[in-house]
Amino acid sequence: MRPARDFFAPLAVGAPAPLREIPARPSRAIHFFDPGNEKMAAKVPDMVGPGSNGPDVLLGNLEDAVKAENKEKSRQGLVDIGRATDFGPTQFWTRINSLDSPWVLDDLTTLVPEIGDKLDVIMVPKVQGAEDIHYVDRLLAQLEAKAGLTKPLQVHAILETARGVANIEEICGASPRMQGLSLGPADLAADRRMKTTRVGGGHPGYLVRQDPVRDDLGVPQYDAQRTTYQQDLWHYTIARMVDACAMHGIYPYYGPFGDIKDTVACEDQFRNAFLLGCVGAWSLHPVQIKIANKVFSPSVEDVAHARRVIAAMGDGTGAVMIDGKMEDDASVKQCQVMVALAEELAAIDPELKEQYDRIEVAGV
Ligand SMILES: CC(=O)SCCNC(=O)CCNC(=O)[C@H](O)C(C)(C)COP(=O)(O)OP(=O)(O)OC[C@H]1O[C@@H](n2cnc3c(N)ncnc32)[C@H](O)[C@@H]1OP(=O)(O)O
Ligand SMILES: CC(=O)C(=O)O
Ligand SMILES: [Mg+2]
Repeated sequence: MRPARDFFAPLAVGAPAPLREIPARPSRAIHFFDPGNEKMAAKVPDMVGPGSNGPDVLLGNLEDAVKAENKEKSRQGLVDIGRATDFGPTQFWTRINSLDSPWVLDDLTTLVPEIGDKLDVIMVPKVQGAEDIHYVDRLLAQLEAKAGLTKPLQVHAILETARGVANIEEICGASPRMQGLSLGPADLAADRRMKTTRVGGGHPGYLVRQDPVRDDLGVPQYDAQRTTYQQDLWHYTIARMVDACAMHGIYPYYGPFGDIKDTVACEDQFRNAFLLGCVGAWSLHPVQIKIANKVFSPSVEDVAHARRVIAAMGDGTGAVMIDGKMEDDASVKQCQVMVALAEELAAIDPELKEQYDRIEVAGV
């Protein structure tokens, strides 16, 4: 067992000191692209920079969705993009191949020396337990030391096996590099033997049905029309992710929503995740970037309300009535969460800043 005092010690001589706290950087959309796909790669330079049109995170994907015969091309494409691009405020992440694959070692031993100074976060798929994070942690430290990096790479785990879900707390606490978790609904569904073939999102068969109406004699009318309510297949897993991440000071994300054309349901699914505590979601196609940017930014109305409550609550203790509702020490903390996020986003998104600033001017 690693004693507490060693938790923040570098795992290789000359490796950068681990972060004491994971910075809260905006990451509403983690945009996936295949660096070996020329058409996608060509779009990357235009997606970089401040503003609400691009993603907060650009992620060069090397794992699933990249054909086996293209793994090396994609890895080299990522190196080329990393070297050639000034990412400004946009974060640059990669998803490496899974730890049981023949490609992952080359992924890490290539990427860290070549573009380790540009990468912010390494996403590790199919993480099963703390042992997977420990392996990556030590290897990264060795590679960082060898490459002379001064900033530690962060690690993000995808939750996509039943074992990973069962070990969620130990995964989050396995290393000071742990930045966050994403839901991996496709692999997780397969691993759990769930009977859905969708990549994320709801399912019309997963529902509850209104009780049958009864006739005058109290006999249930099973065949009469009854309303059904579709439920969220992923609620349990997302809720577990949010608690585990909050407990460890790291960040939970909704993963992919595979029905690219159904932008309405995508927005709903992302919003559920936002309301439950997630900070962002993946975008698989450019059309989903805008959805994530919208959903994971607090609304102007919510920010206006939160600022009013904070102003009315003074030192943050006691109880006040605002618009017929009770506000107190606890609700002011909810409002502080909202305002802190708005400020973080305003710092990198001029369009949002303008909208949030307008509230002050109007004195709302
Ligand atoms: C379960 C998981 O692991 S999810 C994560 C792994 N999956 C992925 O990363 C998938 C990433 N996305 C994709 O591969 C693609 O978006 C697909 C296959 C879903 C759809 O691609 P297409 O059929 O080309 O979509 P479409 O025709 O609408 O694309 C329009 C344009 O956007 C480009 N584009 C599509 N997706 C992306 C993307 N993720 N990033 C940048 N550009 C993209 C296309 O190349 C195309 O460019 P063009 O106008 O120059 O021809
Ligand atoms: C996100 C991912 O990798 C999955 O759903 O399997
Ligand atoms: Mg997967």
